[in-house]
Amino acid sequence: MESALTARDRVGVQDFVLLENYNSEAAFIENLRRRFGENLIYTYIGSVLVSVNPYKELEIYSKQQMDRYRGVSFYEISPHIYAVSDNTYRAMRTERKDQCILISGESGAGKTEASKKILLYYAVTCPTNDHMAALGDRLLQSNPVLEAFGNAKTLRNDNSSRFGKYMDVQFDFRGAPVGGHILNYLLEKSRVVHQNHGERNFHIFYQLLDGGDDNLLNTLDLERNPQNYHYLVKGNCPRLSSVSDKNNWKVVMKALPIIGFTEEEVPTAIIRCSNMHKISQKGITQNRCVVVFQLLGVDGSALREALTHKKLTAKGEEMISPLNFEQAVSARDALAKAVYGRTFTWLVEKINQSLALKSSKGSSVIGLLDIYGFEVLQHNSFEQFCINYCNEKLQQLFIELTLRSEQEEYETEGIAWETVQYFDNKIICDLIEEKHKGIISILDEECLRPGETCDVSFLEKLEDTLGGHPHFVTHKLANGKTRRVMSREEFRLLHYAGEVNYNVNGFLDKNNDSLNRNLKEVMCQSENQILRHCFRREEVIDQKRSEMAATQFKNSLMKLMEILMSKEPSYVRCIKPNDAKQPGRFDEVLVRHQVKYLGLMENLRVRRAGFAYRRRFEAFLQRYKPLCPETWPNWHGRLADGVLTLVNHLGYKAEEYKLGRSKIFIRFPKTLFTTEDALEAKKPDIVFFLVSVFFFRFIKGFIYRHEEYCPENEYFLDHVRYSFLKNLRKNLPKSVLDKSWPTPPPSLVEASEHLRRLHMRNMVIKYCRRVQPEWKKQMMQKVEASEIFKDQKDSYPQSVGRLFLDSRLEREQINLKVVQTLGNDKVQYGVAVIKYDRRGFKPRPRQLLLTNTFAVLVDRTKIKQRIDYAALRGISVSSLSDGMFVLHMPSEDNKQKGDVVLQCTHVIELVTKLAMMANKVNYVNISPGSIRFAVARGKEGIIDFVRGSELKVAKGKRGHLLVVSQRQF
Ligand SMILES: Nc1ncnc2c1ncn2[C@@H]1O[C@H](COP(=O)(O)OP(=O)(O)OP(=O)(O)O)[C@@H](O)[C@H]1O
Repeated sequence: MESALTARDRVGVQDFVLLENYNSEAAFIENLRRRFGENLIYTYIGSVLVSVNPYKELEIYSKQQMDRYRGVSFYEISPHIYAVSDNTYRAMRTERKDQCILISGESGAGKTEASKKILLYYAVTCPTNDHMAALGDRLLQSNPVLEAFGNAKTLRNDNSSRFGKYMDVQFDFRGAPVGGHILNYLLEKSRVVHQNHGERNFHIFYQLLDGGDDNLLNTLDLERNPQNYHYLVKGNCPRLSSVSDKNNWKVVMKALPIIGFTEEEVPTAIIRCSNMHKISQKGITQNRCVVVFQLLGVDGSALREALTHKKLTAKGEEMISPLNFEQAVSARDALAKAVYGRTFTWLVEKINQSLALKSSKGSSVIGLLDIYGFEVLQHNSFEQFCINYCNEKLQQLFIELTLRSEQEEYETEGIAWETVQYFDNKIICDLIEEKHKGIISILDEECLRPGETCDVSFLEKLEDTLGGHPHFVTHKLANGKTRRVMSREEFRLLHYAGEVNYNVNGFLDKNNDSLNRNLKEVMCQSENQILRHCFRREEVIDQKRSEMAATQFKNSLMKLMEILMSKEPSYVRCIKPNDAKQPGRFDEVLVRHQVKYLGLMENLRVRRAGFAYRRRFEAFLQRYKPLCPETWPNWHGRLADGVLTLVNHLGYKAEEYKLGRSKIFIRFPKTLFTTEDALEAKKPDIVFFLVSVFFFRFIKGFIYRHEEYCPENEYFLDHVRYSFLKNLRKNLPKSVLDKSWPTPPPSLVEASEHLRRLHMRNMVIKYCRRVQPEWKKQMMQKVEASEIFKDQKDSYPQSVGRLFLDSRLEREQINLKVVQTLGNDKVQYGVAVIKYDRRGFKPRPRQLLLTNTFAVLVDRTKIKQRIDYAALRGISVSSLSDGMFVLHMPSEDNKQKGDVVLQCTHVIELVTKLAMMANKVNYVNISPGSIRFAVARGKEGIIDFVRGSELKVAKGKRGHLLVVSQRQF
């Protein structure tokens, strides 16, 4: 950040705390505008990140950018969403404390994009292994699925999230993401049956019609044209130029299996959507409703009955009364909303199962809250009331936590706390949520009260109970001026962020959010598993009324506040620069609105209540030491003394700063800017000084380069070391077989060798971890083969590159029939047994059967000889390239027919395996000229080995067996 202090006139300040006039909204907006004009969309208020939607792709999210922000202190580099991501991650790792990032802003301000960027940052930069890579994939893939089912085109945003989302990402002790969990809030279900002009239903409906293939649509009895389904065209806007439903359908279909949906669930999920079309199609009396019944898995006549009749219980007796047309339509809509809403919750549960962490031992968490910002529309209803209540709660949390962290910092630094004046919005939260007296309680009461109730009676109740509250006004209670701008059906709340009028029309219905009991009964008998999961029997049996929508929301917010309070928060405040979704346009009126509703001026005031700027002593001294002869070029005393000397020299007045235990606190930005300007003016001198010092020291160091490390060469050697390490970092070998290594300078030979070994060991460890058991066995055998045969037997080099595989033996053995695997470790090898008798030597096809503890020679299914490994005296082979080998049998055993002489094409492989099984690796004898072996009954035979042009086994001189071995090149 310091580097940009100098460019502040052009690009504004990177941190609003450095605004001289921090109470001025105009100065605040001018700073945002100036930065936006330079494509600098991020600015801090202390540790809060303010982000302005650029509505165009900026080149600031690449992998290189991620690397720039990794491990770098928050203030050293320009503000960025990656800086917040990284800072949060490092705080979680070093302080071992759970973190959360709260992203807020109005619709279209860029909250979802910001949360995606944070997730991507973690997926790319955190350590992973294969399992974790899969998890990272699932975290990212859950997005398009949730967006398809939970997002829609609105007037303000073509891809607007119509639900609030809190996502926990869990990390293991190494800092790798290992699990996730999503909580969803207040899905805008009413969109399923109604959309305002220019808006659409949830994306998934259009994606299905546009992207689903003909077969699928036929099976679901759907037509491709959305115009045929009146739920989809209420907003008169089924197609979007900015969005390809077809492509997005493909993306969703690809993502569903990744996040753990089985083949059967995918179509079922789709069917859920088509229900809506079907129910909507041409009312509820058509024959084609049969399809709906099939899709819902319910009995057709029961559903028809439930959609057109109402079941009432009066004085313990059940009565059925028919519904009129409007009531039936409203029952149909309620069913559509309930099916969609509950299936959405099921979908989130399903995603959670796929992201679930197997064991939470040692895990830390970063939570991401992507939730609707303060909403003020032309007509504000129940939804805006809930959303704005949520923002009041978040503001309360923000003030509490920001003040707490400020106070903690002052305490740690030993600086007296100065009381901060701020607006405490508890009074508004109480107005909404207080038991019995709050708006939500009154609304619930009005919904449950016997007798005639309606939205207007609710408004009257509010007036009776809350009249006179400083933050509550209605038409009746207002003074003349306010009365003129309020309708009789509205109440006004004076929120922390401004005034909002809410129209009470629909409040009771929306809070009731009820489905006729007989519809619930039909649904919980559905044959469809997912719907049975969504509509529980207990709901019908249990006479107790479930909580009303606003109370449910209030309770879920309470839980959310608890979750957030237990974590260390960071904030991202998103701003929308214009309503036309256009790049480069900065509409000041619109931005001012949001600055107000986001409470940014209040943020700034709290942050600036004490000191505008604080820095650790070493950072401050390092930057400004050239400005004081006593601290330049180096200060050798205590850091605090150095800073004091420096600020005294600069003439800071006592009220301008305070020294804490490790930081200097500067009260006014002006003080800092004057210091910064002085540094700027001094730069030419500093550069000249540094260049001459550098040059002098470099030359001197070069002359002394062969000496021990000493003051004369320390700079030069450090430079050489740094250059070598930098070069090494770029050229490190990437695989265990890569033996390259940059040549070190003479002073680093030893260190370089240590590093090389360490690096190799690391690569080997990683390599070994990845090795599959089969491959490991293979390598162990190869290592043994090398121990026994390397430089001892001519044919060894040829065997090195060949795998020791039974199947290969089978294929390549020419004159011998092989191989039958008899279980895990029993293998038959075909061998030629060289029989020694009076008429000479004759090869005969036999088989050698290896088991765990013994080998047997089998000749035409008869066991000819059993060779116990324990008793085996040793194995002999020649040093040439023939395939002959001798198994030496115990001499004292009279039953034995002498040693066994065998020949095999793959002698190295066979002898290695045999020696390993028999645990006789050290008993393999390699003879250069001849091998003696015992023949039955005390006689001895000799095999002579010679090199020749053709492989031959023949009778030699003096009754010896002569083996002519081919030369190997
Ligand atoms: N950092 C960014 N870079 C480029 N474009 C962006 C960025 N942030 C947002 N946008 C654009 O703005 C659009 C709206 O952003 P986004 O969907 O994140 O808003 P939101 O605040 O989540 O809105 P809602 O509350 O309606 O869901 C995006 O679809 C994208 O086109």
